[in-house]
Amino acid sequence: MDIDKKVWEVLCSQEDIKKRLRELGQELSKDYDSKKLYVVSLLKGSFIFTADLVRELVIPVKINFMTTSSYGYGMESSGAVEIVSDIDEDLTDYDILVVDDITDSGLTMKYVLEHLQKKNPASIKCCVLLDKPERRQVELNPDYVGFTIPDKFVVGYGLNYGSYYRNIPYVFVVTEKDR
Ligand SMILES: O=P(O)(O)OC[C@H]1O[C@H](OP(=O)(O)OP(=O)(O)O)[C@H](O)[C@@H]1O
Ligand code: HPA
Repeated sequence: MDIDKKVWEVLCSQEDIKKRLRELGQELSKDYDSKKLYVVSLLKGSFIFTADLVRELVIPVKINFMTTSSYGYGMESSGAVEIVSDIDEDLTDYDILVVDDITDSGLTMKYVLEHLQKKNPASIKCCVLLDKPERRQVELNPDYVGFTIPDKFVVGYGLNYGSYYRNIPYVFVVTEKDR
């Protein structure tokens, strides 16, 4: 990517994210109090969100990771969700919360929820930092949402563009520079 030809516009600042994660942490700690919370984080994109979110929880939690892939290199989903690595633990009777950085078409989350449902959890819900409802291709309403965002390709805070920029500590939109 030729970043010189792009404009970066901050969508969610570090302060916005910190504040919202504190609120989500409180809400989840209340909702999952006296339940068997088991967070399933979807790599690679959700590694930063998950790490920050679970540190806002004040209840016991197990944390595990699945790797899924659908976007490859570019800005468009291939439409085919692949589970690159699965959960190898018995999930029977756990209250699963699937955590991801973004729900765009909804294909990844729907696929993962259906997949994990077969493992007999007590309950299964999902939490995403960013929700882009305008892009939805399947019916899916995330149970916990950090920010609802417009139909723009976003990068940073775990989200990549051409495999780069996951380490940027805020979420930004990349657009073409006007000539
Ligand atoms: O709602 P969808 O249209 O399915 O898009 C959301 C998914 O796409 C991205 O993952 P990607 O497949 O690019 O892999 P990554 O986590 O390694 O970035 C993102 O992290 C979500 O998991
Ligand atoms: O807007 C996005 N940015 C980065 N990765 C993504 N995967 C789905 N949507 C996006």
